[in-house]
Amino acid sequence: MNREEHPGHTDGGAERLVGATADGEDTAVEAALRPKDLAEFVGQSKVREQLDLVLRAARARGGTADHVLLSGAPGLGKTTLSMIIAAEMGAPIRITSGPAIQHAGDLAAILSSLTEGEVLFLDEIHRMSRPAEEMLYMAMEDFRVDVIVGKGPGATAIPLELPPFTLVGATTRAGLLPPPLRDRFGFTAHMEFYEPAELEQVIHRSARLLDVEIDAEGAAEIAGRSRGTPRIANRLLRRVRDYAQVRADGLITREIAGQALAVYEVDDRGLDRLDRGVLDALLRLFGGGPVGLSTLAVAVGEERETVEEVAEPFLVREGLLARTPRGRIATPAAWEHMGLTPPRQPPASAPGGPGQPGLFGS
Ligand SMILES: Nc1ncnc2c1ncn2[C@@H]1O[C@H](COP(=O)(O)OP(=O)(O)OP(=O)(O)O)[C@@H](O)[C@H]1O
Repeated sequence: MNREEHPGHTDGGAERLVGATADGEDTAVEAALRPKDLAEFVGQSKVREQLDLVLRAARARGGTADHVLLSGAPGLGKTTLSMIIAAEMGAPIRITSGPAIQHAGDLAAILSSLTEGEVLFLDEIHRMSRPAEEMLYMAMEDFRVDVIVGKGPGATAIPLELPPFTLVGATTRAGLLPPPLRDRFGFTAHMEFYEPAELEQVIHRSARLLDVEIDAEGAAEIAGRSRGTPRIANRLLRRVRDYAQVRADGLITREIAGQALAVYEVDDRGLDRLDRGVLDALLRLFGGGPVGLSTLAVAVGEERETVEEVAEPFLVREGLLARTPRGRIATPAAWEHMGLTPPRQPPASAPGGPGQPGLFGS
């Protein structure tokens, strides 16, 4: 198995404790923490059941499994599931990513070296180049590619037969895929964010594998701050373990987890310094909005893109911030979470009544 390097997503994962994309330490530790079969894979019960049927049927036919598309946010287990698919089929796996395939020739080289039944995992499949994508259509459907030899009018297409293989494509949003590509997958699985109880199971399992002592309340405390994402749960567990070793006797309890994550500035809902900075500016400086994205970004001292792509998606998902045509607004839950009192709305007839930014609301 080999994995080619590719640029990450844009959620600031590498620099943030609560970012969902993998950093260097994650990559090193994750191999040891990955569930090896479907039974070990926590949560996603619908996806697991459906995939189990697809794989059992393929095994019973003695054939290769249909192509599988996995869609979902980073860190929810797409790579892990692709490895499980290969393991359940008793097949080897090759791992690459859309951005690593810039030319159709790159893809032809990979496809022509696949062995029968091999699983090809293509992460970030929506970021593949157009010519490569078109080559993939034929490879998926007919297990054949046309290799173009020569240039201009003298160019000839030489057909190359491929052994049957299973493509597992992963994307953060299935909607980004062109329909002809999407339609060539026999099975599409939508991965959801995990419930806190499921993340507790992930944490207990990882703690066992890492030889870390944790009680039920300690696991619940970390799970509640993990933003529905196993990768973040595993990362927070490692940081809390450090704290428990250095400042306590090694056992992770609710109290120790809370103290450790306070040091790392991850609050009880999983918001970090950046998220809280955005909410704080929106509430204190702009009375809860509406305020334009650029103004908000300047107030926080961050780039527009950082606020929009790194902080906002989770704040919106949590129902703390809303994007409206008039600008960003804080919800009542945001005031409550930040421990602040919203300004009282002036009566509708008064100047600066409802509809006006609440900056000077009394
Ligand atoms: N259902 C699960 N049960 C237990 N652990 C899980 C589960 N899903 C993911 N993990 C753990 O979370 C980590 C990240 O998972 P994985 O690399 O598969 O995510 P991903 O969706 O492929 O992320 P990316 O899109 O960034 O590649 C791994 O260490 C894996 O062990």
